[in-house]
Amino acid sequence: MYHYYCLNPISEVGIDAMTENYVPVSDPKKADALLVRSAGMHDMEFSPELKAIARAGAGVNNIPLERCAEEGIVVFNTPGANANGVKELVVAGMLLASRDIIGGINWVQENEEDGNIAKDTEKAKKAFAGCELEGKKLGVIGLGAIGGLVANAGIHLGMEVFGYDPYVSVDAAWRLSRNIHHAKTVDELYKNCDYITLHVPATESNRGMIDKNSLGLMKKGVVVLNFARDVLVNEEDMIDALESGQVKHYVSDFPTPVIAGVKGAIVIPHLGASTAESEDNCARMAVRELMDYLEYGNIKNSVNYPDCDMGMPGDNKRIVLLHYNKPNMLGQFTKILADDNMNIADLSNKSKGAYAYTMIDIDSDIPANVERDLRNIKGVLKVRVLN
Ligand SMILES: NC(=O)C1=CN([C@@H]2O[C@H](COP(=O)(O)OP(=O)(O)OC[C@H]3O[C@@H](n4cnc5c(N)ncnc54)[C@H](O)[C@@H]3O)[C@@H](O)[C@H]2O)C=CC1
Ligand SMILES: O=C(O)C(=O)COP(=O)(O)O
Repeated sequence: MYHYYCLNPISEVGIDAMTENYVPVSDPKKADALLVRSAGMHDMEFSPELKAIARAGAGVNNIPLERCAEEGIVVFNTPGANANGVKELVVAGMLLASRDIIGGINWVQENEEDGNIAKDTEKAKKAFAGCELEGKKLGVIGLGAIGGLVANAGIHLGMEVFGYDPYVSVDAAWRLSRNIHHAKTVDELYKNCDYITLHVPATESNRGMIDKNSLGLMKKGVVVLNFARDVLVNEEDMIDALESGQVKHYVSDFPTPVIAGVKGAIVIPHLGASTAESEDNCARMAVRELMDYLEYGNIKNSVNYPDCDMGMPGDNKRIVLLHYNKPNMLGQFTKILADDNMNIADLSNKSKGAYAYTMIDIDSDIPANVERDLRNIKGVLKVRVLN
C-alpha cells in the first residue's frame, strides 16, 4: 500500500491510473509520494517516509532539489508533456503583441450599446492595426521541448528563425527544422531578431539573463516573450525599456507586483500549461513515473538522481540504494551481500553529479540484518527492499 498527497489539483486521468494500492492521505507527512504542479516547496519539511516527488510539469524551481537528494527523495518531472500547450500560447502571445487585438476587443465591449457600431468600427479600427509575423525574425533561446516546437512553428508561420542553445540535447537537435539558423552566441540573436522568446529553466545562472545590457543589444521596438519564469527577466530594466520604446511589448506568463499593469506589458496568469491535454499528459506521466519507482525502483525522468531501469524483478527480490557518488560504495554493498552468502542475479549502478543509485536483484529473501547493515554504510542516504 502506498500513500500519496497532491499539493496542487492533478488531472483525474493521473489519479485514475493508480491501482487500488494507492491511497490518498490528508497529511503530506504521511505520504510515500507527493504530486505537485507549481506549489512552492522550499519551506516544506519532509518526513523520512517520503520517497518521491513528481512534478506534473517541466519547471522544478519550486522544489528544493539538492535537499531532496540529500534526504534520499527522488524528484521527477514530465519532460515535454505540456510543451504543445505552451507553444500554442507563445504563438498567441506573438499575435497579441503584433496587432492590438486586446485594445480592439475592449473597444467593442466599451461600444456595445452603440447602434451604429458596425459603421463606427470601420473608422475606429485603424487605431488597432498592426503587422504580420511572416518575414519577421524570431529568436528562440533554449531549444528543448518547448523552444524546439516554438522554433519549428516560427518556420511554419514564415518567420526567419534563429535558435540559441549551447547545451541542446542530441534528441532535441534532431527535432529542429533544418531551416533554423544556429546562433553561435546569444548576442547574435539579440542583435538580429524582432521577436525574442525565452524557453530556458530558471537556474541560478539564468536568473536575470534579460537585463539592461541584453536589452540594450536588441533592435529598437523588439517584442520579448517570457513563458519560462519571471526571474529570468530583470523587470525594473524591462520597465525602463518599455518606457523608452526599446521594447515594444513584453509578453509574460508570470504576473508579479512589479510588472502587472505596466504599459506595454501583456501579462497572462500562468496559462501556458493550463489546457486539458497538457494537464492530462503531465498527470499521466507523473503517476507512471511514481508507480514505477515505488513498486520496482526504476527511475525515469528524475531531475536529482540518475535514470536507472531494470524492468520488473521477476522471481528475484530487489534492493535499491540511494547514495553518494564516491569510491567503494558498490564494493561495500557486495561485501555485505557476499558475507551473508547472497547471490546477485542482476545489478545496475548509475550516477548523476554528487549522487548515485544502485539496484540489486537477489535470488533469495533479503534478511533484515542485511538491510540494516547496508543502511549503516556511511554515504548511503536511503535503502528500500521491494517485495
Ligand atoms: N508557462 C508555462 O506554463 C510553462 C513554463 N515552462 C518553463 O519553460 C522551461 C523550459 O521548459 P522545456 O522546454 O520543457 O524544458 P527543456 O529542459 O526541454 O528545455 C530547456 C532547454 O534550455 C536550454 N538552456 C538552459 N540554459 C540555457 C541558456 N542559458 N541559454 C540557452 N539555452 C539554455 C537547455 O539546454 C534545454 O535544451 C521550464 O524550465 C519552465 O520553467 C515549462 C512548461 C510550462
Ligand atoms: O510545467 C511548468 O514548468 C509550468 O510552468 C506549468 O505550471 P503549472 O503546472 O501550470 O502550475
